[in-house]
Amino acid sequence: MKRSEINRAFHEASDCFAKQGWALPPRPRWDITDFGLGDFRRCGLTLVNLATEPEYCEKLMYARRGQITPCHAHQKKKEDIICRVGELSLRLWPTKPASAGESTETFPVRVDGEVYAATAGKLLVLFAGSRVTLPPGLWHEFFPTSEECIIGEVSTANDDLRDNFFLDAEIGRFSTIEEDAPAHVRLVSE
Ligand SMILES: O=C(CO)[C@@H](O)[C@H](O)CO
Repeated sequence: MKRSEINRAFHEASDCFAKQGWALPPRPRWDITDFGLGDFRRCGLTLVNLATEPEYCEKLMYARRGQITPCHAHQKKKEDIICRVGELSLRLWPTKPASAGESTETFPVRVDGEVYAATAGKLLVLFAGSRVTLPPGLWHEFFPTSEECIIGEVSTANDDLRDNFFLDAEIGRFSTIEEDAPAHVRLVSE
């Protein structure tokens, strides 16, 4: 991923957080990734790690319309994905899907604490304030269906190096950075 693109993503997310009144802590821990696919607008995510404790983690994330966090699962982490601002769409699968498509299989999932029968691969839309609870092993992808979206994550321990399993074997969690401009921000991976 180009440094100039990381700079742009950092400014866009910062502007949106400021506009929406989401204050960041001093020295925010930024994590901006194109998942190694080189097409950040289509497949990418901007994250700030707010709390990274051995027992729990909290993140604030930002994405724009059309920008997907691709299908993946965690072996250890249980997480709530929360739509903070905008509209967030997710697709969920109870087991590793052959491809990220829809099927007729239904399975229970908790939305705002209530059990709901989700259909594998079918769009689940979260409006601002709502959350979905994803136990370990539940495959998921998500993307804004509003122009931009602020997304929260509250979870058990987070280990981005060892606990992200992507459906697409080409995907890497952290991007290699092409230095085409001076850095406006340093990332957790640097
Ligand atoms: O778990 C999530 C989203 O489900 C993020 O915290 C990861 O960093 C994405 O790889």
